[in-house]
Amino acid sequence: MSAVHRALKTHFGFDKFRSQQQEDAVKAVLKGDRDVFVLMPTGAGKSLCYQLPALLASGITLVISPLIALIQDQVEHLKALNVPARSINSKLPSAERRQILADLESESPRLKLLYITPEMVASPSFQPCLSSLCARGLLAYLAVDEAHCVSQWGHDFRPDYLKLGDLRSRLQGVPCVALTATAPKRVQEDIERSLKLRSPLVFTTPVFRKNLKYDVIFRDLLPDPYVHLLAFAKEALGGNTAEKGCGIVYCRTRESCEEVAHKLTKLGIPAKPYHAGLKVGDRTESQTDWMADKVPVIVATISFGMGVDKANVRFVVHWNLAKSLASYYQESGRAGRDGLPSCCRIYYSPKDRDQLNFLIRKEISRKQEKRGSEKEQDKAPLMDFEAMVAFCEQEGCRHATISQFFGNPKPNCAGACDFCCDPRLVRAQLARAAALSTRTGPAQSAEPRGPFGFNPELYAGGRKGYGFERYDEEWGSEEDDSEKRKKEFGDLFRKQMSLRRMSDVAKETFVPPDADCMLRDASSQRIPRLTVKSREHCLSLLQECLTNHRGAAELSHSSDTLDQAVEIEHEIFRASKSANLYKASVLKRVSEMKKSAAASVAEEKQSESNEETATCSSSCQPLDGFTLASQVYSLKRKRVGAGFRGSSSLFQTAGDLLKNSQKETLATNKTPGDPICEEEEQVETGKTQKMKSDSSPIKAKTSTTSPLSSPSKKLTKKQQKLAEAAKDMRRISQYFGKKQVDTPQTKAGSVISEPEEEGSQNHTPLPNHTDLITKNSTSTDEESVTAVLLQKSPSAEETASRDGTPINTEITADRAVHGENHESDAQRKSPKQSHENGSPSPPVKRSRVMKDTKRVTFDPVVQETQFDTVNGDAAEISRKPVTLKEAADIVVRCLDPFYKKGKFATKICASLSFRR
Ligand SMILES: Nc1ncnc2c1ncn2[C@@H]1O[C@H](COP(=O)(O)OP(=O)(O)OP(=O)(O)O)[C@@H](O)[C@H]1O
Repeated sequence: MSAVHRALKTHFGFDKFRSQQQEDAVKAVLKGDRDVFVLMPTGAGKSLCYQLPALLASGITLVISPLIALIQDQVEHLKALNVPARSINSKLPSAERRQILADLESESPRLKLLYITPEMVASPSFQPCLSSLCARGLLAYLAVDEAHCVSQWGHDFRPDYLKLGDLRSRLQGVPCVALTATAPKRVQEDIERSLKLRSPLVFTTPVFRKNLKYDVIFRDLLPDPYVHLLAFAKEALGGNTAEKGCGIVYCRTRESCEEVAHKLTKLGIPAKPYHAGLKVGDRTESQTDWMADKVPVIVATISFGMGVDKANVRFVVHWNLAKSLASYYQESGRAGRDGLPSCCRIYYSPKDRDQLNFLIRKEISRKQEKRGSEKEQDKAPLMDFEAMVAFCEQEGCRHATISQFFGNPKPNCAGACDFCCDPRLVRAQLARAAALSTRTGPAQSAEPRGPFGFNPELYAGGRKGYGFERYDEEWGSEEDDSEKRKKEFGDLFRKQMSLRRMSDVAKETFVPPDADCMLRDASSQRIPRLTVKSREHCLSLLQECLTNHRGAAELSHSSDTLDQAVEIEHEIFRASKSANLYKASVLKRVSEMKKSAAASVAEEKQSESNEETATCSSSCQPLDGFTLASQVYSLKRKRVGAGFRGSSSLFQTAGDLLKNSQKETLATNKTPGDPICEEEEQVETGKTQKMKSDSSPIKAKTSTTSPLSSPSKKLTKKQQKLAEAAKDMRRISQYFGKKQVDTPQTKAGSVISEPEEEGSQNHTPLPNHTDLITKNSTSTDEESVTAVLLQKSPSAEETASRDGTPINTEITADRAVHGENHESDAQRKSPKQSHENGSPSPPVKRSRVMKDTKRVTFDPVVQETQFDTVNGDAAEISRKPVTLKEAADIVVRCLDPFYKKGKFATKICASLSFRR
């Protein structure tokens, strides 16, 4: 046995080389007189081609790899084999880093393989170490993994890989090993040139893998694609046989990952999603379960799979098209690494093709904009994509297409693709697809079509989340903004059209700011293609965020928020280099502000709950089993969180906002005969002295004249918008008011009983299962502001959501008027019960009395544990339930200008309860 074979066995446990190419490559690297280029398919054992020589040579092998995750994977694998391998990367704890550097600086380092990213190897901090290793002749080899990243013609070009050319120049005399699985001829030449490989020895195995069966299914022709996928997955996994296998389904978006995983699981094959939108724990769990064969199918974005080396992958499905044939070959190549028959299928859809085409063009356009010029290489992604499309739409051997793409001779497919299996079926499918596109074509052909039948209409107002992962990341936290996207698309489309006509991209002329433009440096054209309009839009976003948290009632302070927004916007403007970075920073800031506001509210709830409990016990009469709302929540304004640089402004709650709008209602809408006003007046007259004395300084402040009612002040657009929102708030309160008036059950002194409250007596509200809801009385500033603490039954809720059954929700609008305080002995009755039985409910533990209160409960599992009294003499009235949908409709309709789309409704339905 040769030394090489012995080392192979000792260090890696392999009896023989995987292939002749692998053995030859290892021996050539060991010889060390030439650079080596290893071009082998995924899973062919390329890593061994430098790892084994590294162990046999004296000195250290520097391995360049593009991803830290990939590096960690490799290092862990080698550590497990007792191979002295380490990595220096930004995630490394400093102690470990020092240890590694100390070893590298020692006379004879123990380390044999040092993995490093191209960024790190070029970083100034690493240079002394590198120079020292070079000077002492301690570098055995330079290995460049995933070498195709160096080529701008490649599908995964990484600019930092270009720096490796300089590195190579510095490492004169150190043999270089470049490795890749996916390099068409052009890319190979690029790699050789960029890495300055000197007439390298090239070791290549044909890309053809006879154990992989390729086929393409036109998704749009299927009656139910999910059922089709299920049948395919079942068959590929071995039907009902006990043989264990697993599969990967690649999707482009997070949404599709979730959906496909859900459908498959529902239909009978457990599947887990994997994408960047998942919490790290969930993502890891998905991967671990799949790796451990606990879950047979993983439905993932393309971020999954790099470095995943699982032998028994029986199928790889592309639910969405890959962006290039090279990517597709690499991704599909994760199947059948054990050499057993495995399937690679694409569920092809022309619509999907058009979308991807659009995104690729958009990406190219973005790059060109950033660079300010066009390059020949810009065409590469489109050409690669074109090859991918041709692969799907062709009448021919799929393996032959792949081999040709990589410059290999045509292989003997022997029925390992759908076309070679049965060309008639493929032709029939193509004919049906063509017929379908002719039928649907005219409806979509209003706009000019590109080379791939690209129809821009499909993307007008395109949904967020379409595209590569990064599109998802960039805009994931923002609301849909179809108008903005339409405009964006329009711009892009025009540019694309002019590009195709080989004309220059029209330069956007700068539109100067209006005289009353609030922006600082408004006339600056420092950032190309950042318009004043865009900046103003961003300014309004920031101001909206600030104002939303402060509340509409603080319109008198809207100039503060505007000033603050102007400052923040300007700071971002100054720090940004491009329009996209600017926009991303604004969105990031907005999201930070939202997060910090939410965090501070939660914190304050907790601290104020404690604080109020302590102080209120002396001044308030304890309720039997309930805590006064004021004990759990106060309407002290919230301090702005960390997201607001240099700001100590106070926020206002939704309750404040509602209160102000309601006050305005009274001021402007109170007309004789108006049932709502009459009711409110009735309530007002019943107010006690206690309520008056309850008026806090905050309330006094919130009752100050709103600028909305000040005609002297010219309203800004923002103020007008807020005014509208306040009116809409009023409409909501009117709606509920009307409901109350309409309901025949409205009786003074009615008592509400809720059976589940019996248990709630012992419930201590937990922060994570409680929702604090602020509420404003409907009339004057002397009304007390109350809050309801709702405690949800987590199990019931979770069960409901797990089952996919909607939580049975209802709204009960309760209003207590002129009742007496029977805290200890009054009874409560469920509105439903009362309604159905028409008879008094059985005795209950306690009752509560309220004055002028309306309670909206959306969730029957929510247990109301704490109430306040507005007046000592009040009793409750049961109300006719309002459906959740009804309430949500009103909320959405009325608050749309203020809150975006369904989010408000969701939030409000999940956690809010208004009382008045
Ligand atoms: N001589 C060998 N005998 C048996 N197994 C081997 C041999 N060489 C490598 N392998 C195994 O083959 C698998 C794939 O190896 P490796 O990860 O190096 O492939 P690769 O070509 O680098 O793939 P990728 O392109 O995905 O990085 C690994 O599990 C490795 O342990």
